[in-house]
Amino acid sequence: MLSSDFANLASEAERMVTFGADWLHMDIMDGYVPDFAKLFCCAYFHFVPNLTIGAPVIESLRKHTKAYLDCHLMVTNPLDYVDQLGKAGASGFTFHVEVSKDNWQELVKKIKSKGMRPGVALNPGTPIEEVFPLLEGENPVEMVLVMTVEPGFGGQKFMPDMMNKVRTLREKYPTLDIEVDGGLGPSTIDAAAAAGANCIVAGSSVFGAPEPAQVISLLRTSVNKAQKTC
Ligand SMILES: O=C(CO)[C@@H](O)[C@H](O)COP(=O)(O)O
Repeated sequence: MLSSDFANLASEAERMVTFGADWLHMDIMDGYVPDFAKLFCCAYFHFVPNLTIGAPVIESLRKHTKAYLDCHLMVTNPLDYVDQLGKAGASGFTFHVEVSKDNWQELVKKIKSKGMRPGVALNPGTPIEEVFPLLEGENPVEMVLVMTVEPGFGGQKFMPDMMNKVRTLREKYPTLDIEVDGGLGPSTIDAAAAAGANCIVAGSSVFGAPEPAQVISLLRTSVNKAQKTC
């Protein structure tokens, strides 16, 4: 929903569901401190160079839609947001492996205890092996989000090299939900679907289309076709 008109979020959400979206992907970003400020240690490092929405917006949107709210936490301390997003009615809570190596088990337990589905995301520069531990054991995450752009903004160019990560994941975990996010649209969906992605985040390619429903249908058809040939 990062590409939507935030001033009309409820109607934009309803429009996307009407056009055939299964989930609404909600990008929660914590802002960024310029390098010079960090040099003087006078500011706390955040995760991405953009500031978007938080729990109050999720709570308001939940009053207008029953859709699955797939929250992507691009924040330095995801644990700080579990309670408030659970109360707000978030459906999925996907945190970044880069900021949760030491406490992901606690995170997953707490996310589940609040009735949300835990997922883990990784940036383009993070090796896929870093998420393997989070897929093993008694309390694994239930989805992996492979970023196909640097997090922070919509409308960026798809990074095809990230498909190697998707292929590796699909071979190792045949039934896992694998989400791809960034630059997905009619010209890039076939590569993602063929690699094994089955959850597709698409912002600008849908919101910017004259016929968003057609784009959503095309994305779904590509994934369904790829799954049949797997
Ligand atoms: O998390 C992010 C960006 O940080 C993504 O969800 C983008 O918002 C996807 O937008 P498009 O690339 O599809 O326009």
